[in-house]
Amino acid sequence: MPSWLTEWEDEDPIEHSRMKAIERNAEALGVSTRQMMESAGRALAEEALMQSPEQVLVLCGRGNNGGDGFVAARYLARTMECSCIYVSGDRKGDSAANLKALTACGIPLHEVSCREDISRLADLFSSADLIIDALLGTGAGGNLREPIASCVAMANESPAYILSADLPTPGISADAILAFHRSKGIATSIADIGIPLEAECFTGPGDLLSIPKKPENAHKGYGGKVLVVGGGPYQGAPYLAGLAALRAGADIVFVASPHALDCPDLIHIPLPGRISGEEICDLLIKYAREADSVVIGPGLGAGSHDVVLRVAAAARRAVIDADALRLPLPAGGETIYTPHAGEFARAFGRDRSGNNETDAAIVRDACTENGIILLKGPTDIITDGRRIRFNRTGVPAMTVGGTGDILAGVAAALFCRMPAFEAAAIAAYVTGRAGEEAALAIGDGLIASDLLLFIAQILYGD
Ligand SMILES: NC(=O)C1=CN([C@@H]2O[C@H](COP(=O)(O)OP(=O)(O)OC[C@H]3O[C@@H](n4cnc5c(N)ncnc54)[C@H](O)[C@@H]3O)[C@@H](O)[C@H]2O)[C@@H](O)CC1
Ligand SMILES: [K+]
Repeated sequence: MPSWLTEWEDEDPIEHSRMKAIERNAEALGVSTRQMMESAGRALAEEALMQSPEQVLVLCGRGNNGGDGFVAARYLARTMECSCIYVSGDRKGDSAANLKALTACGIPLHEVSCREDISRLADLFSSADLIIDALLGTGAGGNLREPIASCVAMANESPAYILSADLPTPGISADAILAFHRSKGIATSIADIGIPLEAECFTGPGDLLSIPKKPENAHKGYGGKVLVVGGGPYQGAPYLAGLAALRAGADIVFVASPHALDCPDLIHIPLPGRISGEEICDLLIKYAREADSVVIGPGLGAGSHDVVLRVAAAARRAVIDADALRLPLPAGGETIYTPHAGEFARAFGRDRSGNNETDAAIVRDACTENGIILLKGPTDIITDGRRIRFNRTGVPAMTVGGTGDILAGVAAALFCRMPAFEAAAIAAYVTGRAGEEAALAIGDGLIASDLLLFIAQILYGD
């Protein structure tokens, strides 16, 4: 396996939400949940066999953790006395399929729906010498409901060795915990369930799962207020960034630019021909303080850097793009820098080598304390100085002018509601995917504004 993939893995233990994202990314790479479940269940059976049990009881919940338990029971039943207690109710496809497969294997299966059902099965708990806890995994939440609460109590009273699948069901006294893929906080061992490292090193559709959903009672402004400062030599650039921010979920977008373009969705703050001078600076600082995030740079041209520095410093969250990427490096409270190779060399004094492994180290080392770098290229590199994510979405047709402005706008909108690293990684993924979809629909003649509708669809279409 290439070293640049292993070196940049997230740290253990892994958050449950990140694990779900990785599983979704693995699915998109062609490794189905069914395959992962089979590997997890088999690993669980092998771990159980290491205790040389004679009588195994497998406890299965309604989620995928229960599915892992059904698979383990299928393997164990071949060589020993094995029974299974499972919580009644609807189950997802893969878990349901594994329950069906187990039914056909003819091992004793006990469906339970209440505390009394569990009490009637007390003998199974007292006679087992090994219990597999596949009741709840990463989907556990809130107080334990019946019959799971009674299952946990009975398991704890039993003399059996308790092996928990992935992580212990809350309240259970596990003797061993076999985590799948990565530790979820506590694990005595970890099983490889075939998730490719690419599922975590590269962005994927799973990364979108962490975007906060708009609540039913969302008030105006929930999506965030974005200020874009730019224009001048390239008049359309800040408007593309502004429209992209709206399509990516921002509620209100101001564009401070010398040129008024006909764009009814955006609020234009008129500026005189050059973005310089005390008065302009004071005006922009006032808007920057009120915004949830500020994009500075699209279409700006050189010669405004004194204003850029002061406006960025007034922003809680800043996205520094294009002509704002020069020394001294502007910084907001938190900052996302979005350079391409040339801008990266200008603003960070380092050249991109063209090799992902080397570049990852170069970009990571260039990170400032509160800064995220999103280095754009055939493979984008996103880093906070510790974590690294690669993005390989996108098509050659995206070399057309304006796609970088769109990326900056998407990042700014997500940044209103998400941490910088995640916002930058998702922005790179979504903009590339939008380019892929636009190229499918239009071909090589696509223009940057063609990406806008696809951005909304990819982010919020389902
Ligand atoms: N691609 C995947 O998603 C994979 C998941 N795997 C396994 O699936 C697990 C996650 O699966 P799920 O997301 O289905 O979640 P779980 O299997 O942890 O459980 C979710 C179910 O438990 C119920 N539940 C949650 N909290 C409860 C409580 N306090 N009292 C009673 N019932 C409660 C929910 O209503 C839901 O039906 C992982 O821990 C891992 O073991 C593995 O099979 C590998 C692949
Ligand atoms: K478990």
